[in-house]
Amino acid sequence: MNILDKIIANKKQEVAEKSSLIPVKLLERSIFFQSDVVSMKAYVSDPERTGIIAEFKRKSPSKGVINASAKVETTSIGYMQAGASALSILTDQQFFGGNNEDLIQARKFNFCPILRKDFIIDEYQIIEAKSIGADCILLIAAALEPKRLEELAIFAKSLGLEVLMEVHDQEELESSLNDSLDLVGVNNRSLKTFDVSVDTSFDLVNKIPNQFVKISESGLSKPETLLALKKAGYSGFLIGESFMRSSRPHQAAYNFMKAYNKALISEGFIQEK
Ligand SMILES: O=P(O)(O)OC[C@@H](O)[C@@H](O)c1c[nH]c2ccccc12
Repeated sequence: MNILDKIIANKKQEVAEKSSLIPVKLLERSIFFQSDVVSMKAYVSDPERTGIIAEFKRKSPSKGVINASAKVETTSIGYMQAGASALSILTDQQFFGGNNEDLIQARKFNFCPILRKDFIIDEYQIIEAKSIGADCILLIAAALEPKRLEELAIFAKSLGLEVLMEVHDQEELESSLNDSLDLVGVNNRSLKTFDVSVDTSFDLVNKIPNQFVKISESGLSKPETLLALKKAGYSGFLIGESFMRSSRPHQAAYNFMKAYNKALISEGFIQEK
């Protein structure tokens, strides 16, 4: 079993337990069920913004503990003040050390699009995402049959949520694209082997139809790389570890975005204010 298989096996069990404990009717009573979704698609593709989706991630199967002490309130507020376009909050507990409460906290303190970063395999988790205040869900092509992925995307859209589909190779991309997606992300990291190469993003960019907002994910640590990816056609950049590794992730994000903005100005993408 590769790590993705293990995560999915655990997720199936988790969903079965949770859904018998907390019924959908209860989730639907959450105040967040009534609130409007903040569009990730709009924020990330806005040329006046950085396109950076800053992630809150305590640990991961590939890196172990990244940051055990960062607080979601300070980090998420700091990320947005630093100039992030959106937030990504890991809610998987077992493998990534996150939880739903993190997302609820981030929602309380920020008006911005929030991605629920988890391994979604069931409608229940999508209702749960809405109930904790998420705006966008992740669907991972490597973890779902194309038909099932489309069903889940349609269901998410019926709740007003946006959908980011993540792929790692051309085959996943071609077999899983469907009209209910809003954003397509290329994960530079294989969830099966943990190998990371930003070439994955460069190789796939032109194969993603332009109707989708294009995101490059993982292993991004240099403003120059973002600039090159932007020139290649990406609007969004998902960054976790290079911020979270710091004892003050929001400060790391601030320094990074300052350097990135400088690069954008010198390349004529944006005007100096
Ligand atoms: O920490 P990084 O290398 O900057 O990566 C962030 C994000 O892309 C990564 O956490 C991620 C991408 N796809 C995922 C799917 C599940 C869990 C995590 C992820």
